[in-house]
Amino acid sequence: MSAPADFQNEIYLNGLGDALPGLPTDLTRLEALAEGRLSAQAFGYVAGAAGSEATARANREAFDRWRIVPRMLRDVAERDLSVEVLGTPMPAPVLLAPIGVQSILHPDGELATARAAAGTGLPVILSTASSYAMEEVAAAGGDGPRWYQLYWPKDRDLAVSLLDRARAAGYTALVVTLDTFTLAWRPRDLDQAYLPFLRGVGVANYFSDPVFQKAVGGPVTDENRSAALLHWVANFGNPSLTWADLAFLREHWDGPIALKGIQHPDDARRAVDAGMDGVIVSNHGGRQVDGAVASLDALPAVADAVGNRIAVLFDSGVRTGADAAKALALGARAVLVGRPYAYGLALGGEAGVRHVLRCLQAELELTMALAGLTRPAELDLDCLVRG
Ligand SMILES: Cc1cc2nc3c(=O)[nH]c(=O)nc-3n(C[C@H](O)[C@H](O)[C@H](O)COP(=O)(O)O)c2cc1C
Ligand SMILES: O=C(O)C(=O)c1ccccc1
Repeated sequence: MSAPADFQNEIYLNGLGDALPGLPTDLTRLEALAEGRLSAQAFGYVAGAAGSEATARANREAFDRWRIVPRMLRDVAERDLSVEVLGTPMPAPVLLAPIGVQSILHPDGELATARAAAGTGLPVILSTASSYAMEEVAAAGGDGPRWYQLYWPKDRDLAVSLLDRARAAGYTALVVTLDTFTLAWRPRDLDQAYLPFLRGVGVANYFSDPVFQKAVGGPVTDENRSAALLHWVANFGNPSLTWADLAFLREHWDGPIALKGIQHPDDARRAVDAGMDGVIVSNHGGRQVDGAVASLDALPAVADAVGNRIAVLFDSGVRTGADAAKALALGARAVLVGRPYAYGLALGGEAGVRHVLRCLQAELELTMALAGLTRPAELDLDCLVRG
């Protein structure tokens, strides 16, 4: 694949081509387009957030309160956006956030996403709630880097089985999502009485799991399907977990572990103390606690608390290259992008996801170069002012 900034020349010279009719390069426009493609229920599930959606809006507004201050005459001819995070080298500090139930967006779901990500070399973080089993997604992604996101179920044997399978399938780092042991009050889904899982979407990793199957009396068939779904609901998350339980994960996962959903600096310190390798500053795209702090506003204090001891990643609200640059300047080692690639998937399958990733990477590289920066490590608070 050509270097990201060459993507710009390619578009000027050849246009986006027939493969992607009408897909805009301003990624903030994808949501409105995806609305026209998806059922009202699927669109509401993806675009929606908790409560009045104030936190989802705050996530975006927080980016507007920071402005980049470009610097001139700094020889930016040679640019290198590559970084290594949790042992994974990547061509740019961008990962695909775990998004469950992707077959509600496109029939190829996570398989298309994994293929698109592998083509760019950006790591994909596969959700426990994926529509295809983790082994199938790994096969689709081939040599592409992949991490596994755990929804930590009540049944400990099931948790261990999921981790063992992820390791065997080549997922190298573990992301443990802490902010979603249960789904929040989400009016769009409540008003439409819509949960994909209750239609059997997003349960592939569970239904294919030997420990899960044993618990429901054998492979899932038409006969035990309702019982299996109820078992899934009862087991999905565990609200009684505490910091002490992290020792269990350390015992059963020998690679790097990052905790996703961290917003308070004291929690970040506890992650360091618990021997974790990273934290992901995230409020789940505003989908969990309505009224919660904008994720970008939580980032500086967490970065400060952690220093260089473990990796700090960021998500919730990244839509453009400039957004990514701001999060990196505020202390993130890399950013996760969520809804934009989900909309790319809805609008164009694998090609749609590839489009989103290439646009984001190219825009980040151009933004940095034009601001006088050649490497992600050069982004710091000196690059920003309050706007
Ligand atoms: C439809 C949807 C499904 C999601 N599923 C998961 C999931 O299975 N696991 C997880 O850790 N986060 C999940 N998330 C949260 C994302 O990983 C990420 O934190 C969030 O989307 C980032 O915000 P953004 O969409 O504004 O980029 C989901 C988000 C969306 C929109
Ligand atoms: O909808 C979500 O935000 C989410 O994280 C999730 C939780 C369970 C299954 C699929 C997605």
